[in-house]
Amino acid sequence: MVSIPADTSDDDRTDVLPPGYRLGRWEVTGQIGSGGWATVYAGRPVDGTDAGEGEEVALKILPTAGLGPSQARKVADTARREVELGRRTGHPRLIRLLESLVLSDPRYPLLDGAIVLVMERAADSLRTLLAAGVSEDEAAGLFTGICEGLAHLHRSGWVHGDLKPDNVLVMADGSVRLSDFGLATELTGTHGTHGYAPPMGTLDYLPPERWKAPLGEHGVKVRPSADIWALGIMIHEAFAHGAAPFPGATPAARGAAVQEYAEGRAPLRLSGELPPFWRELAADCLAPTHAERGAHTAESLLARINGRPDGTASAAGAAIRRRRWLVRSTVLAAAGCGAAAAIWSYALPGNAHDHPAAVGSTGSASQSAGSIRVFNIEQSCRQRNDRSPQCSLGLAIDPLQPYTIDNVVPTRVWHGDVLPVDCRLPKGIPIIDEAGTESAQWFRVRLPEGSRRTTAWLPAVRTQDRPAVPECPRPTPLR
Ligand SMILES: Nc1ncnc2c1ncn2[C@@H]1O[C@H](COP(=O)(O)OP(=O)(O)OP(=O)(O)O)[C@@H](O)[C@H]1O
Repeated sequence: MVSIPADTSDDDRTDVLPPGYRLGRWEVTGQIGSGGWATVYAGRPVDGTDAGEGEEVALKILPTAGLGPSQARKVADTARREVELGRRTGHPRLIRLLESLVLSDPRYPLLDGAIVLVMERAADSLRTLLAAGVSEDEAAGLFTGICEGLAHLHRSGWVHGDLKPDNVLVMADGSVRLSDFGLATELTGTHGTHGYAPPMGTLDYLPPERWKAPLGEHGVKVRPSADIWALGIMIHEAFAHGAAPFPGATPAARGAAVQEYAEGRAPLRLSGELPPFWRELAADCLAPTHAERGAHTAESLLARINGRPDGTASAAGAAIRRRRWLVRSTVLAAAGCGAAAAIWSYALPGNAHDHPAAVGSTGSASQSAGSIRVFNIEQSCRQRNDRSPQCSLGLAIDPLQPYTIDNVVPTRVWHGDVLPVDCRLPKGIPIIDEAGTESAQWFRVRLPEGSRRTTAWLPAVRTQDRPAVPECPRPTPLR
């Protein structure tokens, strides 16, 4: 946010919470970072209650002490928006708000009365990832997640209003969560096309129309197309090593360049580093007027990312690289397929590892001839029970074809999953696991209801069970 909180530099009272500090049923474990209004701490439940998808939470502290009445009101409004949005629009691509509290502690006068938002904790922000550099496939996965979140927000009648890499969080499993809804605005116009937000935001991500928007009684007019503009800036940054698409040494200078462009006095000059597909996408997001940008919704952009030609090309490229590796090492990768397929599911629409159609131990074994338990030779994976994508294993579509990323179903399996088995194929493509165990046997397993296919194949090296099931008829080669 642009506004600056009250200056407390000549005040030696501490506003830092130490590890172990208790906030309701949570305790602080360390500091994560701070923004213009808030400091975010890592935390965990004191009583061992499960916070949800993991023990760790983020505690966002929004102090109000020492602020003038209008700034204090802004902070309260910010928190109210975050809580309101969290309450009304839950989605796997939006950071989950677990609860909100008020910090009441006279020992910390600067924090007494602060609003505390307890959220699921992310591992990173897109800002950090961009600084380290992302591949095109990684970018595709990230922007798929961002568009999914935005599409949901816009469908639910909200504009994010402060979309930027700092507010795109990435979880330990690589999935994306939009966060920081302090400037989110509910659409209220006659047709739900716009809303009114406080005149704040991050300069580098503001669309041209916001620079001259009149400030009315309820704030400035914002539309979903403002988020699409910010998305265009982020796409550019992702491929241009963090560089903004508009020239200038300061955000204000870049803002002036944005306006020159919007008024037709300068062309859009995107970096040559953007691959053609992303260049076109960024240019559409950065259409100069909100009316032109309106043609590109989060949903339509998501459909384009999912259907992008390079998606197929890069998946094929990965498959080719994988095949080369297979040939070189002669290991017909059971675990390798697991790792490669995790990347594959990451880059695909629907993001299989976020909502894995896992078979699990609840998979229906009715009418199956037996069952097998999945065994992962990687010891570190056997010790985990968080169904991490890195530890997931792929089931083959065709046991007569190389066990590569283009030959596995979206359903993932993990060590310990129990799969219903129909039959055993004594001679499919031979697989050698990482310990050198080789087998050409495969098991035909049932997939959960709702999967696109009803069955898939697990190589026998991926289980230690040898159930007495009938022999499968030789499958008809698919390719
Ligand atoms: N749920 C979370 N999990 C992990 N890190 C988080 C979480 N929420 C925020 N952070 C990190 O904490 C830091 C500050 O958070 P945030 O940007 O939301 O504060 P802010 O004051 O609202 O910022 P801004 O100035 O952009 O409005 C950032 O580095 C952000 O990546």
